[in-house]
Amino acid sequence: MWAQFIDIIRKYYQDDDRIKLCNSYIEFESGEHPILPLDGYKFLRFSSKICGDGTVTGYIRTVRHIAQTIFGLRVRPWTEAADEYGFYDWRDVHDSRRSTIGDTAMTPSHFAGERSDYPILVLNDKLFEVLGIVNKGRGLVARCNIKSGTRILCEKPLFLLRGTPDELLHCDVASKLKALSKEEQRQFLSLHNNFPGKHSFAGIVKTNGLPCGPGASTGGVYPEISLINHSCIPNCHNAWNEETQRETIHAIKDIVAGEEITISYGRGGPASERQAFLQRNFGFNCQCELCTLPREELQASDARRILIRELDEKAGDPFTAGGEPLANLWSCQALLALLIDEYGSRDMALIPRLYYDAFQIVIAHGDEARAMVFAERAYKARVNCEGEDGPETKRAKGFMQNPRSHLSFALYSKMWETAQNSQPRNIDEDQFERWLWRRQD
Ligand SMILES: C[S@@+](CC[C@H](N)C(=O)[O-])C[C@H]1O[C@@H](n2cnc3c(N)ncnc32)[C@H](O)[C@@H]1O
Repeated sequence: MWAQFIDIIRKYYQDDDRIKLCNSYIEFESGEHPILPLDGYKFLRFSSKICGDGTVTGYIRTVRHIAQTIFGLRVRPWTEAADEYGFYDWRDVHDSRRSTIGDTAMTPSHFAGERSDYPILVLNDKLFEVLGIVNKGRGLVARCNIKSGTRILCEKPLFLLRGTPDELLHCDVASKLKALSKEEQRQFLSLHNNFPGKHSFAGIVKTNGLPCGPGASTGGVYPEISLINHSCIPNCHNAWNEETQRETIHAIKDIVAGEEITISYGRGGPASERQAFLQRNFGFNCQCELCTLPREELQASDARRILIRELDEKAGDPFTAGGEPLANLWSCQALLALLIDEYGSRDMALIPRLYYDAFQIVIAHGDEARAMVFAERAYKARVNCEGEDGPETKRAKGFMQNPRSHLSFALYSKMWETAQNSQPRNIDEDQFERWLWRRQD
């Protein structure tokens, strides 16, 4: 792998005359002249202070990027300015460097024209790579820091299917496979199967299929999205876009390079319920960071999740929404606080739903001013989870611009009637929140 790495570096920089090939190393004539030994066992770090014309930063970034493509998580980037330090002691680094250096530089022309047995990797612009993950098989891992709200993937399914008994499903897949290209067939057949047996195609679909939206009876199987592992506290959200007939994956929190990309295969609630669901439907024991927490921490999370479910039901309770809408509204507010406790800064899909619930409660009593604010918050949270082109995002945007267009406008009463743009101005955040949630306390 080291030889392959060196080979790519040489080809990549073959026209750059600041990169010198020496007998036993490659020298970057920038900053503190970092080197890459031709023998991997001598390598301990590739680093420099930022000095001179500053170009060394770009070299370090590119070399790191190429190295991550080959060595994945074994590459450990660090920045001393951020109080992070290299893995090896300076003394070891100097010793290794002394044993490497000591020969004469060759001209850059040595870079060109040499043949290599190693294929050049395509350095594409994907934000992730596929790597082996402890206890989970393969998975996607971020190649760089990814900001919350970034669209990581937007993929067409290999095919769509309805849930049917295994035998029928197997035959259905067999006929759909015939219509696919050789490459697509290979992609499908290389997917993991947790249900080996007579109906192996059905097993692959059951292991990898994602429903086309919550509760949908149709599901899709994907070349890359189907490689994303599950977490009960995921860093990404998956959504089916009915208009584009594609599944999207968005980061719902800032993700750091090297972190695994995860989605939820679709179940909240306490650990025992989630695990039973994943075992029954996907055939595996969840090993995510939440399910593997120590017992006490898991119990605390379970308690929060039970409460989340109760509050979610109360927020949308149609029996109180007419006569006691404050109860629904306050459940939404309590739910928001609890979601932040449980999920931290993640923009879970529950958040736009919660704001949409709050929107529906106030608009059903004619309160357009608050409805606009809730619709705007629902819209922003949807953009983060599903993108501007998501059908739900567009719907929320429409309500934000014209809350009256909602079917339940003044459905129950006009007791909270306000004009669209009558939100209070010149008050602090706290006061605004109290106004928004109708808190007098
Ligand atoms: C859709 S596939 C994901 C890609 C798969 N890891 C692979 O190697 O192709 C789902 C399978 O990955 C594994 N997996 C996903 N999430 C997991 C988790 N949280 N804990 C343990 N295994 C998991 C299980 O074997 C599961 O059936």
